Amino acid sequence: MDNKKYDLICIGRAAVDLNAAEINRPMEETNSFSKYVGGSPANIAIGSAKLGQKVGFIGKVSDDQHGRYVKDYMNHVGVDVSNIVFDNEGHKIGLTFTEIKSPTECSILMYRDNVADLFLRPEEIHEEYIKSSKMLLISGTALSMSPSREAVLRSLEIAESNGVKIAFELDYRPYTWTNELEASIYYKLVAKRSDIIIGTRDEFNILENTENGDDLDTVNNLFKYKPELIVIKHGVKGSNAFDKKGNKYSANAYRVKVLKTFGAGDSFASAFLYALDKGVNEALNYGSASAAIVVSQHSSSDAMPTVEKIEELINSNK
Ligand SMILES: Nc1ncnc2c1ncn2[C@@H]1O[C@H](COP(=O)(O)OP(=O)(O)OP(=O)(O)O)[C@@H](O)[C@H]1O
Ligand SMILES: O=C(O)C[C@@H](O)[C@H](O)C(=O)CO
Repeated sequence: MDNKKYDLICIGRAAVDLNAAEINRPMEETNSFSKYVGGSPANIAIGSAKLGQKVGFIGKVSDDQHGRYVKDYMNHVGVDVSNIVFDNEGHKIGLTFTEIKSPTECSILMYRDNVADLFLRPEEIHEEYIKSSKMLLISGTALSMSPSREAVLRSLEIAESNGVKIAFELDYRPYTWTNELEASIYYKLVAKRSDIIIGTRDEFNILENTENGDDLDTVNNLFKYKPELIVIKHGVKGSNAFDKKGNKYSANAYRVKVLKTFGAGDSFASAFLYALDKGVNEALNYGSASAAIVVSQHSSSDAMPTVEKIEELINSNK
């Protein structure tokens, strides 16, 4: 296990974020936007690379200036991009415009019709690549449409049969799904076969196809299957983790000067997975600190912190 080439390989979308450069203003009145790499699993891969993890990415980007920008940036920060393929059918990369109306009122506006990432094909998944990682991180959005759905299911099967741990980041983006029931069906299918599941309370409600789920009921249902560890995030209220042995772990969010609210979940996931070797409490704490750093900055990817920055925040709050 220890001599694997990669600590983590993420599969799903790599896209472009256009974050309002004029903050505290509605998008209707915003004229300038700053470009960053985006897409939840790409952000997680970038965050992991910044933490010194050996990380790779499987995905499909447009064969144009945006696709090359994304691949070059990820390569530059140390993500292995050998399994990022260019779309040869003319599909464009996803764009996410973000609105920063106030530190508490932020929203995202996605342009994701026929996006390249959802055209990743099963035959573009390579067994040798997945085998070379300790863990595969699956983004839920990649299950929303075929052929990406089948590509992810194939990667799941390869990971399972080669003893690669599976982390499932629910990453629910309503825009990409036909309806909530369909999302629930595929979420359950992958969740039952994953080792670790990470999501917000709302995302677990989608998985369970319910409006008002309860954390304990959720984890007890899922622990009947493969999962060993489940993280349920509650925004500024903090996060809870549950293990199969019946332990519950909790962490509060760090108080920081918030610039915007998005990007928290992706930075949380990178740092949580990075610190898991130190124990679940430490992992929640690293995740929370990393998220706090990212919400205090402008981007979701470029703002991913180093281990030193995370530990500085943790130590200054002791
Ligand atoms: N405003 C905030 N200030 C400090 N920490 C925060 C804030 N919002 C979220 N966090 C931290 O980030 C973690 C994950 O946040 P959240 O539950 O909002 O995830 P998410 O919805 O996946 O994030 P995103 O908005 O990126 O999609 C929280 O458990 C918390 O520790
Ligand atoms: O996940 C996306 O596709 C958009 C993100 O890159 C964006 O920065 C965000 O919403 C992060 O939570």
